Amino acid sequence: MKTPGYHGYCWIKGLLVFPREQQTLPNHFYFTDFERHVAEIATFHLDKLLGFRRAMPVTGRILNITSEIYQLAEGDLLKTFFISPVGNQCFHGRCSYYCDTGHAICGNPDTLEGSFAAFLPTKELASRKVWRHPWRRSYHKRKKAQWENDSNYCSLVKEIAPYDKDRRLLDLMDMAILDFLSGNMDRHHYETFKLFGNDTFTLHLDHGRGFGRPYHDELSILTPLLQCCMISRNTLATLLKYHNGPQRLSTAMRQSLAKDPVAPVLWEPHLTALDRRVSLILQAVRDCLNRSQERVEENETPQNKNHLQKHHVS
Ligand SMILES: Nc1ncnc2c1ncn2[C@@H]1O[C@H](COP(=O)(O)OP(=O)(O)OP(=O)(O)O)[C@@H](O)[C@H]1O
Ligand SMILES: [Mn+2]
Repeated sequence: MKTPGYHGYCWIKGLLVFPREQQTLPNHFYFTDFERHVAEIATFHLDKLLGFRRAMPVTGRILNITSEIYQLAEGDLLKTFFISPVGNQCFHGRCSYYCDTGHAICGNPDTLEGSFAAFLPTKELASRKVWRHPWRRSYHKRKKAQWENDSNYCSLVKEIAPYDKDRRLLDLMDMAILDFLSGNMDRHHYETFKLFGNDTFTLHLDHGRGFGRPYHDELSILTPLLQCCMISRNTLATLLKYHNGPQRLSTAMRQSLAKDPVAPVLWEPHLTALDRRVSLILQAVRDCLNRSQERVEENETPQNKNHLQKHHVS
């Protein structure tokens, strides 16, 4: 579902179409999954709690379709408005999936919950560069991407600019962690500001497809970390903090989301999933350390043996 682009001073991304308990439909692919406005809100909070602060602030609120969209809409968008048989105000916008009368967004009779992101600075002020994500999925129902068949894929990525130096690859590890925690499989591109050269951080945009399957942990989202065995020191410290307590990530999220106007933003099983997924990420880091330790031990000679220190992730 796509929503009308710019409106007033915020970016409308996602309107309530489904209840909080709606899960990704089993026969849907990641690229046909519906967008959930609560996922945009929750991922902003998650990004903040993980210390990244690379997502635009997003809030939920009740929207009036008549006064806040219809009366301001123009052209193609305006033509998609209609009144449903029971008298509700509906529209469907223009997009490639689900933008038809059968998938319209309807108010009750014309109010609806939505998510609203703060505007990014305009392109004139701060232009952005769009990058293809190296671990992009195939977006095809039968094809696989190269990274899915090649366990050595990370060593290829590491050779290519901008992943060959500085923090960019580490930023992608952070993005994989954010996406794994939220269950977002839809990370096809990412953006950076052009202003600061290759050192700029990666923006975390487009999270409408997260928080779809609370009872399933999609480990393939963690592939960048699993294949590169890299994680930033800060991110690891943050994950350990939530793992060891006293405050778990689910508690921090519950507290943070309680401040949103449409709280409770997430269905409780999604919060439980966060703690379980933190443990899974730490387990992946532990496996990486054990593997590198084994490699060191295979190569070690009696002389350098005493200098080796075993790393521990508690
Ligand atoms: N808060 C924002 N302010 C201004 N522009 C934004 C904002 N968030 C996203 N955009 C821009 O709008 C584009 C579309 O947004 P987004 O990716 O969230 O929507 P989408 O419908 O899921 O798009 P796609 O089909 O590319 O996945 C983004 O590429 C981004 O450049
Ligand atoms: Mn998208």
